[in-house]
Amino acid sequence: MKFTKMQGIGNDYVYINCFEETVENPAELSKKVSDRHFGIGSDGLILICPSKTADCRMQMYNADGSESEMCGNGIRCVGKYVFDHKLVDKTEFDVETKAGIKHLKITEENGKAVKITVDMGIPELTSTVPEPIVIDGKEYEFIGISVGNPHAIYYMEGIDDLDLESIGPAFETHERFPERTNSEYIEVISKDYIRMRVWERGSGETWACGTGATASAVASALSGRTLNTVEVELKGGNLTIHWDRDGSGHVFMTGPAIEVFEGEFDINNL
Ligand SMILES: N[C@@H](CCC[C@H](N)C(=O)O)C(=O)O
Repeated sequence: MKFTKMQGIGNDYVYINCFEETVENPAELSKKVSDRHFGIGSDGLILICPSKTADCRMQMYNADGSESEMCGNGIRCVGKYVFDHKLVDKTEFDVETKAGIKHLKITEENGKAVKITVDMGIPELTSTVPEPIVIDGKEYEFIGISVGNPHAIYYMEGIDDLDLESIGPAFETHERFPERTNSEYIEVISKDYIRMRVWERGSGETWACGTGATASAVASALSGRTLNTVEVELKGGNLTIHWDRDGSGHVFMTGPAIEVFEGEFDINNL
């Protein structure tokens, strides 16, 4: 089976062009290709498929095989893939996801997409602002935001010192979140700049999370910590998030997408 490895600020996935390939069991395949020792190595698997209602459709699976509604870094890479590989012939188009249809705008250089802006839609507040929670016997406060997939945002100093491998699973699987959750740990630097680490549902710590950055920007503006446009610094790079709060209510995420390499694997040998 042919695949393409792509990354959006270090959040890396294996992409399969399902205009040409057929994947029988994507959940199982995601676990296999994601393995960084026995597979290709990635944070999960994304299928790029034909759509009846948009220009293409994406299906995204975490490294543990669970399916998510949306992936911010993934959808920018899907945008780059369909543009660069000429599956679309325009710089603005729609991608169908489990969280609805998202509109993408490509900034191109020499026929290749270098930057992509995604209309992430209208965010939904899923907690009080803030909501107290006790995790592993320690008191925290979070703001819950859904951008199609669930996020819990925590503000604190010293995010670089967090031992996410140890504490992340308890945040992800707390009974308050029956569907599990993605968790973002935020340091506010200024009114227009925040730093973030993320523990992703189904994949653990990743170098970046586009939906997480979007949800964190919304939570930060909502709680008066920042303005409606912020730069979010993640482990693998920066994203710009603009919330058109007083207009359409939609949030826009802008950032890069990179094709790393293409290859082929024998599905029976994974
Ligand atoms: N890395 C992604 C989010 C992937 C899905 C997430 N782990 C979930 O289960 O909701 C992003 O860039 O948004």
